[in-house]
Amino acid sequence: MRDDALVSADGVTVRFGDVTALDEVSCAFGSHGVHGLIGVNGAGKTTLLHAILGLVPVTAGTIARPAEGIAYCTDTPSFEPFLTASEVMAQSAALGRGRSAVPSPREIGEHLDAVGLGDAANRRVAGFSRGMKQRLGIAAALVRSPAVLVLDEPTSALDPVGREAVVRIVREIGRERCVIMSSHTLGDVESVADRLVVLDHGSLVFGGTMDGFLASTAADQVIVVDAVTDPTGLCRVLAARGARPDVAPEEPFSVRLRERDLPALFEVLSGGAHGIRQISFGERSLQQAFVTRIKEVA
Ligand SMILES: Nc1ncnc2c1ncn2[C@@H]1O[C@H](COP(=O)(O)OP(=O)(O)OP(=O)(O)O)[C@@H](O)[C@H]1O
Repeated sequence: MRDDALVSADGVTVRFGDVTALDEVSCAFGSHGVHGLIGVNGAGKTTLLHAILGLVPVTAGTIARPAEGIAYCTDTPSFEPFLTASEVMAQSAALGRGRSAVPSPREIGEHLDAVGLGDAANRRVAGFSRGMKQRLGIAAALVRSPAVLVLDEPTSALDPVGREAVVRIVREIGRERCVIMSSHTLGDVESVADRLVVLDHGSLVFGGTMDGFLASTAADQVIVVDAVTDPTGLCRVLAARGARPDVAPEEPFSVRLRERDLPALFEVLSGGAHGIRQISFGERSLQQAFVTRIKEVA
């Protein structure tokens, strides 16, 4: 467990009837930085966020979190339709800070500007698109000046421009505060998070730095060899040298190898061309590392 943890889960299990949504999960979130929370559908991400927020009771284990100063934005925030965006912001601030610290119209305007809703400040929420509601949900969480900001898929309804803006805002907030952000958009997570929690079937697969996760799967960097004449024969000679190649059914002329198979590939290359036209090295991305790791634990 981290010494600077502001929020932590220690051996947390959450069951819903027969379903074990979280199984003895332990992880910690520091007082600043963006913490990405990733996993396939049903992995337990939302349940972990809800357990942290105290929205679901834990069956076993403990959660430690600050008594106040936590703001949450769901993936589909909803508001009273008759309120304007500015009124939603004032209401949220009053809930988070107390009525004595209601933000000025200027402060509200700055927060709305930051998420690209400056022009919609006086419009009623009833007419907002899903993406506009998502932006407003993030602004409404931010106006509370939380120490911990919990975001469930904050970019899921956003257009590319909106996504970039939200990623930039999240990165900025993470410099001074704790942000816990679940997302399926792994490119966004990779660009913004410095730490990562990976869940699968309710269990913790990884908890640590982004670099640590990428490095831990570095040996599985994919190498694609285009062998136009005889991919099956190439697989045979590679396998005879200890490699574990495979031919993807959807790409019948490509042989896939792992980084650990490079010596075998070099040996084969030095012995003749084998119809090899091109060798490409896959980028080491969070997407690739995640898929590899999830297949390993399956
Ligand atoms: N209130 C509930 N009652 C019963 N089962 C639940 C409840 N909430 C979650 N579950 C189950 O717990 C498991 C984890 O769900 P959870 O929503 O936490 O996953 P997730 O990683 O957020 O998924 P997704 O990416 O699809 O949003 C799933 O099997 C889900 O069906």
